[in-house]
Amino acid sequence: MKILVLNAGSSSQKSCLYELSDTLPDSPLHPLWEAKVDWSRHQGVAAIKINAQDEVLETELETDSRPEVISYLLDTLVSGKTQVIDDLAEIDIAGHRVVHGGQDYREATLITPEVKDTILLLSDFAPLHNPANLEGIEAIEQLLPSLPQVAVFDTAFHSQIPLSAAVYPGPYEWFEQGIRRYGFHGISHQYCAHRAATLLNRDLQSLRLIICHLGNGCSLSAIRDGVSIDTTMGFTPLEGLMMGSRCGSIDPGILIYLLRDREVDADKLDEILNYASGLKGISGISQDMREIQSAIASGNSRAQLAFDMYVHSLHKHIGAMLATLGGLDALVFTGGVGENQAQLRALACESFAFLGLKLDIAKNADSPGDTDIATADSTVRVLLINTQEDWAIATECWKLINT
Ligand SMILES: Nc1ncnc2c1ncn2[C@@H]1O[C@H](COP(=O)(O)OP(=O)(O)O)[C@@H](O)[C@H]1O
Ligand SMILES: CC(=O)OP(=O)(O)O
Ligand SMILES: [Mg+2]
Repeated sequence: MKILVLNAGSSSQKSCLYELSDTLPDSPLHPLWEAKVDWSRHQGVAAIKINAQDEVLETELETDSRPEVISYLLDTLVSGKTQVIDDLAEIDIAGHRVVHGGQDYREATLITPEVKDTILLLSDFAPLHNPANLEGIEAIEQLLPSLPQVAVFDTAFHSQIPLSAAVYPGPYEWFEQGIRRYGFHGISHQYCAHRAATLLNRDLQSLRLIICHLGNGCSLSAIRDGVSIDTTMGFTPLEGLMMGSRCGSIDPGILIYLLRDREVDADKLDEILNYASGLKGISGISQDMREIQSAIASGNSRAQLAFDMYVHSLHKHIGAMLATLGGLDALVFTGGVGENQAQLRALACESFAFLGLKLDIAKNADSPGDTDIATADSTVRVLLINTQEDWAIATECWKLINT
């Protein structure tokens, strides 16, 4: 069966077409076609890169419109040098990453008008993501009206977090009203947990893992017995680590002060905390770690401060996950920053040398991915894993149809 996957991130749109047979392989398959769209570099410009049939197509479209870009992407499936199918009708199913599934959706679900209503309703809690996810679903609905579509939720993997970690210490009514920790990046955390067990040749049930998903959005998860028992993101993808343009955890007293004394209303607050904070807010340059790095290289002190704060935030939260787990078999780095920033991985690990965790400097500097980058005598393994959210979504679609 042919499965089209759409994975809308806060500043990107990743898409893949997979062909799966009757049995699900243990390791990820290579997609027939893969597209990456990046809006983070230039306002209003979609930088597109498509890989298919050993061909690479790179182009830019001057648009902010996700439906327009998706329509373009579908054209490249059936025409030009990246063509891999003759007709879009050959696609059997489309799978979408949906960031917030709330209390209702704890596993992959066939999309119905009711599911769409819930995704829309939950947009208030994931304003950077759920609207983008819904746009993707509706764009496919317009272009391929009879295609079954599946939502795979980022919140699902965290649904077993114990109440002691999931309930906020406000009034109990909050919890009754659904204000609780949901956690996000679950598709990636779950994929990485399984991949870590495979790479270590260990049973996932016997492992204690901390997974550092560091992309534009950043979150950590603590995994024990294959289950997420704690994570840094919470009710929304705003809590926890300092991120590209999001602040992560800050004193809630700051919010009260801004609302009461600085005439900042809720919409403005939303904009500040989600879009104008984190690396971008502190550096004043960019949310993109690559641009922070080049600004540091040219002596920019605010970029340096932003980077140092990012490292501090990582140390602090890894420490919290470590305490929750009460021990650690492997620390996993993934996501655009986690996979590509060797210096950051080295700095993150430095604080945990007291555990006997030792990074192999050469492997850390030059590993293609899915590698153990700790020294042979390290007491904790350190893994670099190329997260494959798209593959994980495709396998969820496959399971929904075949089991
Ligand atoms: N070669 C690189 N070096 C450093 N950072 C990188 C590199 N490639 C990507 N990144 C970082 O990864 C981020 C995007 O991560 P990604 O996981 O793709 O994000 P998202 O899924 O949230 O859109 C970029 O903003 C950039 O900061
Ligand atoms: C949930 C989240 O923050 O996702 P992303 O990192 O793709 O923005
Ligand atoms: Mg992502």
